[in-house]
Amino acid sequence: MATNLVSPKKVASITERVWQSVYGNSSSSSSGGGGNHQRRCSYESDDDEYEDYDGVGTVQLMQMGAERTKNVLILMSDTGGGHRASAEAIRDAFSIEFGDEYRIIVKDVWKEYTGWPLNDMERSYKFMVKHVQLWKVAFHSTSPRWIHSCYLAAIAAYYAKEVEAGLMKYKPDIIICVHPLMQHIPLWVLKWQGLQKKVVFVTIITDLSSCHPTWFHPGVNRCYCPSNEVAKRALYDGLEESQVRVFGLPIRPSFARAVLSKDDLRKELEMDPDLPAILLMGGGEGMGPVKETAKALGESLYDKDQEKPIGQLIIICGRNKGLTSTLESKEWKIPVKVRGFETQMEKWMGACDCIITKAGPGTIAEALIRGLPIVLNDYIPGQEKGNVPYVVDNGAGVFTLSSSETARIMAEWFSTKTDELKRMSENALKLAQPEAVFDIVKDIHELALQRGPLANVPYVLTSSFTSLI
Ligand SMILES: CCCCCCCC/C=C\CCCCCCCC(=O)OC[C@H](CO[C@@H]1O[C@H](CO)[C@H](O)[C@H](O)[C@H]1O)OC(=O)CCCCCCC/C=C\CCCCCCCC
Ligand SMILES: O=c1ccn([C@@H]2O[C@H](COP(=O)(O)OP(=O)(O)O)[C@@H](O)[C@H]2O)c(=O)[nH]1
Repeated sequence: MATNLVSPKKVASITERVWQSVYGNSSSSSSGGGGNHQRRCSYESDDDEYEDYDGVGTVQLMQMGAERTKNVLILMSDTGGGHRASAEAIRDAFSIEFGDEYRIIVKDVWKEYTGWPLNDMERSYKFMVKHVQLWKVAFHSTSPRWIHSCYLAAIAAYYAKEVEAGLMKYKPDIIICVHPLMQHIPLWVLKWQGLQKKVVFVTIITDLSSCHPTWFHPGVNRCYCPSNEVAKRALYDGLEESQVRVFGLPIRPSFARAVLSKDDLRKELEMDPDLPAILLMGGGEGMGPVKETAKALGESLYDKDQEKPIGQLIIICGRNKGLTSTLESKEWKIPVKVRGFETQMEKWMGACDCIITKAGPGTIAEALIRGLPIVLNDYIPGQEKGNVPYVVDNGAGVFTLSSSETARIMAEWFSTKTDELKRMSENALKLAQPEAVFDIVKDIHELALQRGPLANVPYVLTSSFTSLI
């Protein structure tokens, strides 16, 4: 008797298990829901409708051999505003370049699936950067690889199952990570699941210069660096040249493709059409000396002799509600607009003549695209420190921690030093990389095309491999 032949009964039982993992236990499971998934538009917001994800498995099985919509999971966290801005930039660029070929999901998987401290990083980060010495110690003391690896391994041991569930829910073909602490655990999960050959995993670094070493993970398929300096550090930290690409920081396509003129924007935003305009902000959280700087500008932009303003001020406070209400309640001698979190930053930047901001990489890269000379009035120690020389040494702006100095510079730029303003604007445009986001998504698309046959095997089968074999 041929004992090595698989009996029909056994074949039936494997088929049955695949069938069950596709359709669940109920034989009456319909594939209609899957059809809906297939027709659904290409990207989902954070509050998406992925609760019925088994439907995607159904679609995948039906689509074997045919081109199917690929799932792209972007991992981010709202620690600052820059990670979300980059995630949204990538999402929009995928949609512009590839339409419905990709279904994009932007998620903080930590927040949804894990517990403390991973699910509370936003608050912890906010607390630490408010007590800036604390952040400085945490940033630098966790820089050595052996230290952060120990921390992350301990956290992985605790939360790996939860992260695995979070990832598997979205059945990603591609995972894009725009946060330094969201690579290690997902990469371990992919390894355990034997999914490294199926899922493309890339990291997009959102810091322009002095970034934390946790960004450089040798297990990624690609590491997109925003500058040559970051690329050098990546190579030094053990990544291969074939893994590293330098295209620039991904900025929302609305910045690159903006068509409205300054005059039209000022009309739309109800600004003074003639007075030079300053945009004052402090990242997504409204951090830094925004209040002090606004007060100083309120004085320096008012010509006491002629009793009229020489400039106007737009203050964007982001999610800092306290700052918004304090500044709203103040009396101003010059035209001032105080705004909370704005979703159309490209318009406000397009309507202004220069910007005052802390050294956030997202804001800097956006301002460069709009050709705005930059006054940097603060930086977060560690990851933002290197952004200061990046701007100043390239002649796109100046740095000062003093609010009165900032106010003096502004008054000069609008009166005796207009040539300096113009020169800095030209330098800013030279440094800008508006096409970076498109270059990155095209490269990811190429990577996905290069994947072997396993990439086209439906998730329901690959993730069942371990239990089937
Ligand atoms: C032996 C000495 C031990 C000292 C005590 C250390 C305690 C560890 C506590 C905290 C960990 C600190 C982590 C530092 C890593 C930072 C990596 C990094 O740069 O992350 C950046 C983001 C913020 O994003 C930046 O925002 C900028 C603007 O605001 C800008 O946009 C820029 O582009 C962005 O990169 O930082 C974070 O997200 C840090 C979140 C920290 C939350 C801390 C939660 C509590 C602790 C543990 C959970 C996390 C895992 C610890 C892993 C430690 C390994 C580094
Ligand atoms: O009201 C606001 C304030 C900020 N931002 C965006 O938030 C990001 C801030 O990122 P950055 O890296 O400058 O600083 P962070 O907020 O991460 O500290 C930039 O893309 C801003 O355009 C925004 O969309 N609306």
